[in-house]
Formats: sequence, structure tokens, C-alpha cells
Amino acid sequence: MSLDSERATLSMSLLESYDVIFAGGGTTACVVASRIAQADPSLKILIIEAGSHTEDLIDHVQPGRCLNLSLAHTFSHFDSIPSDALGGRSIRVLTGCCLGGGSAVNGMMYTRASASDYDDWEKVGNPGWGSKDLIPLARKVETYQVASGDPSVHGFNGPIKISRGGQVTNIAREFLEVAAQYDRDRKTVTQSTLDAQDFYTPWHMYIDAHTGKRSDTAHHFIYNLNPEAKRNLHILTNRRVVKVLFENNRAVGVSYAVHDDFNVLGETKNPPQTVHASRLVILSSGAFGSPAILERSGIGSAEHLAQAQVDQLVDLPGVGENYNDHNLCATPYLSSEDSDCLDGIFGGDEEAIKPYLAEWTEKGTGLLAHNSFDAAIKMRPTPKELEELGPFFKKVWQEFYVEASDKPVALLISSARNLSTAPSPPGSKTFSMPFCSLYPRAIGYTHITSRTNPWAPLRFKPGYLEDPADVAILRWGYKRGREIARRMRSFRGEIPAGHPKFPSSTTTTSSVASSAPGPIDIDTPDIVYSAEDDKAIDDHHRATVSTSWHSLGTCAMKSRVAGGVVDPRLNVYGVENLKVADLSIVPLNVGANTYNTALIVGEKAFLIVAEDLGVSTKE
Ligand SMILES: Cc1cc2nc3c(=O)[nH]c(=O)nc-3n(C[C@H](O)[C@H](O)[C@H](O)COP(=O)(O)OP(=O)(O)OC[C@H]3O[C@@H](n4cnc5c(N)ncnc54)[C@H](O)[C@@H]3O)c2cc1C
Repeated sequence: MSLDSERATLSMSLLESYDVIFAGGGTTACVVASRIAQADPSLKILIIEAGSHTEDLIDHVQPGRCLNLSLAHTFSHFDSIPSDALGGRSIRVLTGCCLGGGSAVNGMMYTRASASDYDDWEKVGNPGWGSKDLIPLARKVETYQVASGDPSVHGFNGPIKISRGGQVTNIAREFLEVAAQYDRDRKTVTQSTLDAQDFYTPWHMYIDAHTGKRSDTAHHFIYNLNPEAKRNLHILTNRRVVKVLFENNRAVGVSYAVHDDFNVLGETKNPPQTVHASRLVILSSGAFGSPAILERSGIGSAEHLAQAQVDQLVDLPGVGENYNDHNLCATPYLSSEDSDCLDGIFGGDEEAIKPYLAEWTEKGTGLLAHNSFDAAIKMRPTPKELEELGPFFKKVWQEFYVEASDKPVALLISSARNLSTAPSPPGSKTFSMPFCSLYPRAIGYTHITSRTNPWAPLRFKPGYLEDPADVAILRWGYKRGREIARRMRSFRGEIPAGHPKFPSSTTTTSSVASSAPGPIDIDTPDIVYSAEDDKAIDDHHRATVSTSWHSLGTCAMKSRVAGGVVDPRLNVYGVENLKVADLSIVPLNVGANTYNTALIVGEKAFLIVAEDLGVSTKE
């Protein structure tokens, strides 16, 4: 079907006006829209989503294929301004572009933010957004399928399923075994722990233990809705919202476009279409999409709007500012023949997938019901490590971490596949040690470059590694991961292209490991790094650091004077009937992978929206 005839068909089924319109149908939007549709099926709701449907598509539901970045159409990408801190590189940050957004494409790693993260949100002027309010919502949204689940922590009746995945890999087992013997400063546990720092722990997944399928918000909140709740919920895919329409500062609808409405130069060929909202417009286009829609609608700083030739409606300098992420690096290792690795599977190689297909189809288990990440630690430095981290980090430690004892500094994960950018030698088995800083100092921005075109590139600066404290954290992560990796039974050497180029004159070259036939003894002393070695590590990280895909914060929920964009009821300052509900509202970073926080924001937004609409929230 051509785009024009597809548009004609969809337009026929579209209403001219809805009660509520969602701009974006990602992780958070699916939660809010589904809950409202169930609470009051008479409400007419429209979701306009930039990407396509995902229902039962193997690339989305089969976990082993996750993070297959070659599926370009299911991602939006944002290229940063080249940065000296990254050796002149530009970083490409991806977000999900499909119904379910990030939840339909992400790595399915399950963890939660620290309680103090949400308490900090409340302290910056957001009553009702502290841990005592939000952690019950984390319980509400989940069904924890791991037998040992503690009911004071976990939920057992929510739509989103959490499990151990289809099998426990020997890579994860060895990571935990080595950690227990090698790192005597920290503890190792066999049952996953969410709220404690410095525990090596099994790492669970957003995978349904019964089906072996991904637990995303499109399938678990929208596609599974009962016919009554679905009756008035319309979904328009492959359309981008251009801007919000206003009457006297009251949001009354949106305009939207298809890609073909623009010529190759990005100029408008066809005028955008419009649809009206009688009660509420909710922006849920994520950390890049939501601020961009606000700016195209004339809401933002005079300077940035003027650059894109947009007339200002509301002066709100915080729009597009406060960009946060977690900086990620991963170092690759060769693995023994008998290790449980997802090499090939996650790249979508059908030959590699074949041996696991029958088990996944029949029982929902095996490596296809796996994301490769099944053990990890959220770390804080020991006193000795704090010294090694150096003066820049020590200052941050004093100012930020000392009083916040539940905040981890870095996350170190064991991954049963090569997650680094260095290619694996053909036919080899691999594992890797991804690590990221959880509260990097890096804060950036994202702003529009076009008044009309929602596909135009954004002016985006993530700020990665501009602060030496962030560089020190990654150096520490590399060393910790390397010491554990080279003691694991499966270890068969390093993949040199994925490691720093250490100066050959020192004793600490990668040949220490890459020539080794197997692991070293647990009691072997740690590698001693010279100042030149440390510089080699830092240079390597500047050349390879990437996003953790945890973009957030660009429409922050803070007071207007402090640079906020929305109030604690998610209303955009200066206008009426316009809310934002996605991770762009997060005022301060969280020390964890961010899917869980998006689910919580969705559940909280539902309670607020329902109250505004006069809808009962009782189930
Ligand atoms: C590759 C990847 C791996 C990740 N791995 C993990 C993980 O393992 N564990 C974890 O906890 N978190 C992970 N995350 C992070 C987590 O998935 C995201 O933080 C979360 O999904 C963000 O939710 P959101 O609702 O804010 O935005 P999104 O889910 O991104 O939703 C925004 C939606 O809006 C749409 N949109 C954008 N602009 C427009 C427009 N103008 N008009 C209409 N629609 C628009 C987009 O297509 C998208 O569907 C990962 C994310 C990615 C991308």
C-alpha cells in the first residue's frame, strides 16, 4: 500500500477530535493510555507514534535478538556535536522508534533506581514523587516470577513479567564464583538484590518465564487489552507529531506528518494534518522527542527558538536542557568452546539461532529467552580504590556520594556476548564486561534545528567525559572488570582491538592476558598500572565510550525558576491542557537502567491524569 493510500485509509477511521491525544507511543505512553482506557472505556484516546507496530514480530518478542542495531527502522538515532573530550568524535544515541518505544527494543535488564533517587526528586519541589509513593508503583507494575521474591520489594500481579530468563549461563556463574573468592571487600549473593550496593548478584530480565518472550509495554499494556478498553483507543503509526496546536495558550490538538511530506532537502512538500483534543494533549515522545515538539510549538528559550526561526509562545529556558545518560564502555574477552554465549544470536544470524529455536518455541527457555546479562554489581569504591580514583572524583565523592549511601557509582555487568565495538574473531566465542557510570557529571542539551520538520537532526550535546571525574570512573570499571574476567574459567584471552593500547615499555600490556591459554589463579596479584597505562585506558575510553541508551531529563519536573519545564502534576508551565509523561520529566538522574523508572513514571502519570479527568483509579 502506498503511503498516500495508507494515509487515506487511516484518516477515514480517525476521528476529528479525541478527549486525549498522546504524541508518541513509547514505553510510558503505552502504560498511561492503557490504564486510562481501562479505567474509562468511553474516553476517546489517540496515540500518534513515529514508528510501526510491533505485535508478535520476532525481532521484538524474541529476547536473544535484542540490541540488534542493524534493525534501523525500529530506532531513531541522534548524532551529537563532535567533542574534544571524545577525541573529536560524534556519539550516536539510539532510542526505540515503534509502538512500545524503548521497551520494545531494549536490553531487558531489570533493576531499580535507589530509593534516594526518588526522594531527591521530591526534595527539588515535587510532592508525591518520593520513594514512599513510587516504589509501590514499581510493585504494582510487575509480576516477579522468581520464586524467592520478597513481597515488600516485588509485585506479583502486574502486567510486566520479570524472570531469570531462559537459562543461567556459565559466564554468569563464573563471574559470581570469581567475585566471591577474589573480591573480599564486597559480598556475593545467589538471590538477586535490588537495593543494596556492593553485592555481586544475579541480574534478572524483563522476560516472561512462561513464554520466553520480551515483556514490553506494547504487548503487555496495549495489544492484550480487552475489546471494550480497545474500542476507543486509536493508534496512528508512522506519523510524527510536528507541534501542539493552541487556542489562547490552551492546547487543543496537534499537527502531524509522514516522512514523505518533506523533500530530500527536508523542506515541506505537503502541509501537516491536524487532529483535535478536547481535554488533554500528553507529550510522550521521550527525552529527544518531547522537548523537540515543545520547541516547534514555540515553548522554549528565546535563543534556541530564534535559531530555528520559531515564534515564542512561552519563555521556558529549561526545554531541551538537563540531558542525562549513563556513559557505557565494554571490554571483550575470548571464551572457551563450552561457554554459553549468545554470539551470532543477538546479531540475528539465523544459522546461529536455529539450534535454540525449538526449545524457545516449545518451552520458552534456552539462550533465545536470554539477553546475555545475568550477573552484575552496582559498586561504590573501597577506601583504596577511592584514592586510586584521584582528586577530581574524590571531590565529587565528598559532595555527592558520602551522604547518599544507597547510591552506587558504577555498574559492572557480565555479558555472555561481545558488547564492545571491537569485532570478535570469526567463529570465536566471546563474553564481555560492560560498565557504566551511574551518576556521571556529564549534563548536555538537545535542541531543534528545524521549525517544521520532525525528522531534521537535533543540535545535541551529551557532555560525555568532559569532566575528569567521569573519566576516572570508567578507568576504575575497566580495571575491576579485567581482574574478574581473567580469573573466570571460560577466559581464553583478550580481544586486543577492544582494549587500550598500553605502552609497550611497561609491564602491563594486554599480552599479559591475550597470550594466556586460560584463566590466571585467583590469588594472582592485580595488574599494576603506570601513569602511562592509565592514560592509555582513558584514551581508549574517549575513543569508544557510548550511550547506555538511558537518555532523560530534558523537560525536567522542577520549579520554573530552577529551569523546570513541568510541574509535579506534569503540566507544562505557561500553558493549559498540556502534559509531558516520559523520562524527559526526570529532574535528576537515577542510578540504574531506566526502563523501571519509565514504568513508574507511567503509573504515576496515570494517577495524575485520571484525577484531572475525573476518572476512578480503582481497579
Ligand atoms: C537500545 C536500548 C537498550 C536499552 N536497554 C535497557 C535495559 O536493558 N534495561 C533498562 O532498564 N532500560 C534500557 N533501556 C532504556 C529504556 O528502555 C528507556 O529509558 C525507556 O524505554 C524510555 O521510555 P520513554 O517512554 O521515556 O521513551 P520511549 O520509550 O523512547 O518512547 C518515546 C516514543 O515516542 C516516539 N516519538 C518520538 N518523537 C515523536 C514524534 N515527534 N511524534 C510521534 N512519536 C514520536 C518514539 O518513536 C518512541 O516510540 C534501553 C533503551 C534502548 C533504546
